[in-house]
Amino acid sequence: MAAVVDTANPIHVRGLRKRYGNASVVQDVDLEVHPGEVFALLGPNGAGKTTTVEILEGVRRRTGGDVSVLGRDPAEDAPEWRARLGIVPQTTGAYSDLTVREVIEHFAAFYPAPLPVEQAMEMVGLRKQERKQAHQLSGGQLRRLDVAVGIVGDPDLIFLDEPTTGLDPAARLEAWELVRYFADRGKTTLLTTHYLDEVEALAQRAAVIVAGKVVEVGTVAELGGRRDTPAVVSFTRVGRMAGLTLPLLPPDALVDPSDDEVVTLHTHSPTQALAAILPWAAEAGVHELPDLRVQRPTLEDVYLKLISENQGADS
Ligand SMILES: Nc1ncnc2c1ncn2[C@@H]1O[C@H](COP(=O)(O)OP(=O)(O)OP(=O)(O)O)[C@@H](O)[C@H]1O
Repeated sequence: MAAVVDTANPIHVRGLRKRYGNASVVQDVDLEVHPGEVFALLGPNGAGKTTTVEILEGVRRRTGGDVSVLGRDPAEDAPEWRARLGIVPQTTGAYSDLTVREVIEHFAAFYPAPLPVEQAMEMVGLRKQERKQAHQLSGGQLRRLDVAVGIVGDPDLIFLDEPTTGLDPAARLEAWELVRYFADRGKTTLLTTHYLDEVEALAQRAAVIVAGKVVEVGTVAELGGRRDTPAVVSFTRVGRMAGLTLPLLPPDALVDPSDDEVVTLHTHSPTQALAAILPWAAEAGVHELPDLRVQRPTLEDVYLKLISENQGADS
């Protein structure tokens, strides 16, 4: 396999393949992660996300394809290259009897220019627990310690594999702040997660992997044709609206004919549609449209659609 050096992008992957015995778990994956972006890797359990991430981190060997991470082939595993990576793996570390402070100090010593230990503890919200031994921490606190260990080297590229699993809602928000802290300082993050709100809040672009293949890649706002999907406007007809023909609607509006009581229409111009409907309803004496909703497809909607369309596509 030829090494490809892509100095423009921190992560550059072409035709990545990984087999375990007869099973192809990563098949011809191409990925491009741009400098300074938070890039999310999405996909169902067993899709091949962790395998891909571990190949990029240099902890797992690939079967084929070209990979460049911070301008190096991860398979070379050069120490100065590794020192620029921050890794928060999916499984929580085993830190024996060391205290929180000692664990972080221990890992900080591996890096040429680590963050101050106090800052790392502060960033993950473990300042109060600094004298506690790792085995005395709760599951969520242990996860925060993993994150501290991952970022204490002040990395240029951060791999976060399901970093907020097991965290309470407040701790999740703190973890998001930490991702933003590094993003604001021009660092690049590859985030693997099953939480789509996390993707929406943090990532600029995302790739969806199903059965070892990338089935979609794009900006979070446009993923799965999200931006091109019409909005759905719906409300309940009451009073004198019941017998009236609907007003003139935007030309692309499609009205669902199956329900007389609830009006449902699909359009790219929901504001224009409402601008026509509101005076029409007012004329019928209705000044507040009952059950009015304007819905656009959520990231979860398009994600689930992509998964169901592509499941079983691993021929
Ligand atoms: N060491 C291994 N030997 C054999 N098969 C493996 C090994 N590691 C992973 N696999 C298989 O490779 C496939 C991809 O696993 P991987 O952990 O990369 O998926 P994932 O997308 O990260 O899933 P999850 O969301 O559950 O973490 C799975 O079918 C898994 O069982």
